[in-house]
Amino acid sequence: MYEEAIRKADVLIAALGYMRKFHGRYTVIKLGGSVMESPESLQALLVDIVFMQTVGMRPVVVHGGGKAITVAMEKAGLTPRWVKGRRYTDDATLEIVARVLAEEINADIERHINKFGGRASGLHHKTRQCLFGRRLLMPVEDGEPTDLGRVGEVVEVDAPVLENLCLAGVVPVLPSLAEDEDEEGKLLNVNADTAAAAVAQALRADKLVFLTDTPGILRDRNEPSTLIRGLTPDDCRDLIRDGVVDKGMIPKVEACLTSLEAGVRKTHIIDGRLRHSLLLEIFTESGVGTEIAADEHTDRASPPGRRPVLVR
Ligand SMILES: Nc1ncnc2c1ncn2[C@@H]1O[C@H](COP(=O)(O)OP(=O)(O)O)[C@@H](O)[C@H]1O
Ligand SMILES: CC(=O)N[C@@H](CCC(=O)OP(=O)(O)O)C(=O)O
Repeated sequence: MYEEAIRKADVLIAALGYMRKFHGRYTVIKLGGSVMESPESLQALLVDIVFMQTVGMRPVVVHGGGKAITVAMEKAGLTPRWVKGRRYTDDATLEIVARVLAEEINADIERHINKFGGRASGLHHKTRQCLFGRRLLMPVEDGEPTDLGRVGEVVEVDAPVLENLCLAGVVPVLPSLAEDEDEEGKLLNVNADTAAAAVAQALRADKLVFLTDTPGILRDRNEPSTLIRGLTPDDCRDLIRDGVVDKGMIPKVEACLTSLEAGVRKTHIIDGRLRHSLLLEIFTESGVGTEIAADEHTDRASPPGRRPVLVR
């Protein structure tokens, strides 16, 4: 007669080992614009994040919002232009990017985490800026340097602010915007996958998890049953070279590789549309998406203050 209750207790006990293992450890979670398309998926994910924080893990959220930025630009009569997977960002575009990411999406995530019983703190130029960057210099093409406008890469992260918030039981939530180290007060638009990798590196996170709109890395992009569950960095390089990993998946996989090189233990690409995918990936052995794991781990000692990150 207690079967249902016993089954629930069994589930909790099965998760106990993982809870112990990850207690006090950092997990950086990247939320992509594709996941945010569905408010139900986003909210279920935020409940998972509140759960992680409640059991003593240290989740840190980094988010993009590419689709919402495109819609806002079109509404303002601007035509988005992409250069090598990055949005060409002039001053008018940057204004929209900053508003959509910091004032709309970030505020929404913060509000929902608080609503679900957690505590979150949105960290950006209007509150507390923690990402610092420089303009992204793309390789010269046909003798002409590729101009991306105000697009940047993160070179430093104010890690102690993030660590102190986590210690106090607060979930830091960061949009993919960096303050330009060369022009005070000016912002740079950063690809959210690379921003998440920079945060994971600076925190020497245990895990970096990308939540997106596909089950993981698929051998055939149109066939979910071809999900690849585990990959090494070398496998990933082969998949990029062979064109199996393409388009929006390239910056994610590259972010995984850079993070693993910098000492992050494991990286995951999972389906944010699947209810509780985050908990299933972390608290079960088989997981639900693709895990990319380092062959070996680097020294994890952390110097104080703002931390430079490995930029390639
Ligand atoms: N091998 C692959 N497996 C799965 N998805 C892939 C693969 N190669 C490219 N993709 C594409 O990458 C997309 C995810 O990247 P993106 O659209 O940038 O997501 P996000 O908004 O979450 O950052 C998938 O929807 C898919 O179209
Ligand atoms: C430079 C650059 O391209 N920045 C991205 C930032 C947002 C992002 O990366 O959002 P997703 O995670 O939803 O793709 C952009 O403007 O769309």
